[in-house]
Amino acid sequence: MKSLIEIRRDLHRIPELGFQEIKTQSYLLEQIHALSQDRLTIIQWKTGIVVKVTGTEGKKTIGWRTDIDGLPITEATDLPFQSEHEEKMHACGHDVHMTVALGLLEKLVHKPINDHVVIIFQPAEEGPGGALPMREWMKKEHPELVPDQIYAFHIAPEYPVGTVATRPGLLFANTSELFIDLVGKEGHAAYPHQAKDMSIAAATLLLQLQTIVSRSVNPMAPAVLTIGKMSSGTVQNIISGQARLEGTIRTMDAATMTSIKGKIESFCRATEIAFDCDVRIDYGSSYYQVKNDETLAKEFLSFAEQDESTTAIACDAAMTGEDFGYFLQEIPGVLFWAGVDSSFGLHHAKLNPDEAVIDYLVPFIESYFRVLSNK
Ligand SMILES: CC(=O)N[C@@H](CCC[C@H](N)C(=O)O)C(=O)O
Repeated sequence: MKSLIEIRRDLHRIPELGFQEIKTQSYLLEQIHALSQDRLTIIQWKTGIVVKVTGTEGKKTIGWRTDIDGLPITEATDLPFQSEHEEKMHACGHDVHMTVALGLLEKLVHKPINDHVVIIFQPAEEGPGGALPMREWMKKEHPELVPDQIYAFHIAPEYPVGTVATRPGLLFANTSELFIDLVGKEGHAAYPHQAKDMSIAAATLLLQLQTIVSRSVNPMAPAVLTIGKMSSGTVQNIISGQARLEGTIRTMDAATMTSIKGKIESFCRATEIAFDCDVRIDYGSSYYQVKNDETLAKEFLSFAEQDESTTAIACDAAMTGEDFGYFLQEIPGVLFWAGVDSSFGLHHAKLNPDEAVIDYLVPFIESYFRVLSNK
């Protein structure tokens, strides 16, 4: 296998969107096949991979999951190993996540632990969501691969390398994507009365949507409604006949999500009446909340507190989404943040995680897995 830094940079060059991770999958397989195969079982699922390392005793199976997809962002880091794929970037750290998973695998192949370990390379975390179908496939086709406990990490730009942060219970939000298409009637810019202007309808609807969290949701129930993209029209002197709003809804409980969706639907119906147009809503994919197992998260934090090279933080929950929540829905486990000290945040075109996190985290997780497998 190549060095972990080389691997991270190679992966960084080839970001691919959800369920299109063809090059990523073959690169990962190449690295996995370069290791001694004695204890390995390797199974592919769509663009993902599951690798089992047979333990020396195998009383239980511990899972480690990494996501493998990139985002539709044009990279602006100017790094020598910048993305070679136009309008695609590993801007959420999945290149680092995959490298840490390979590093852990390498360690376990060299020196297996008592328990079996299953490493899951999961596609499509950013959308449309690979965790739920992958979990269901494992249950149906390979129940022997379903772990008894499962762990994963996410890079955290705001913390220095050597910091891990998590909390028992709810860590990340329930999410739902939101796509709204408005269809009116295109027309000449000089004849507004003969057209149905969807730029004005979409702009009005956008502002109305922004009142939902502030005016309709109980202030004690955290919620976010973000419209990240708005598009409309063709040229400056044609009235737009079509517009589209694209966004995401985040809540800490399912009831608030349902009530926000109800309010969005009311505003869309009102837009149809007011602007004499059709408004279609598509909720895209939705992710179940990330809820850490109370006991395992406390044990993880207490291990981290005792580790000399680690600063452990019991952090607050965040409005981030993660389809790892679907694994945690059925398998007890923990998702934690690991600091990468970047002045640019997740999903930013200049995100530049400190690669030192790789050499810190691989032995940290390896020692934690050794502790878990001695229990
Ligand atoms: C860790 C992270 O940034 N996750 C993404 C998950 C995307 C969920 C889905 N595509 C949506 O936008 O609702 C996030 O944006 O939190």
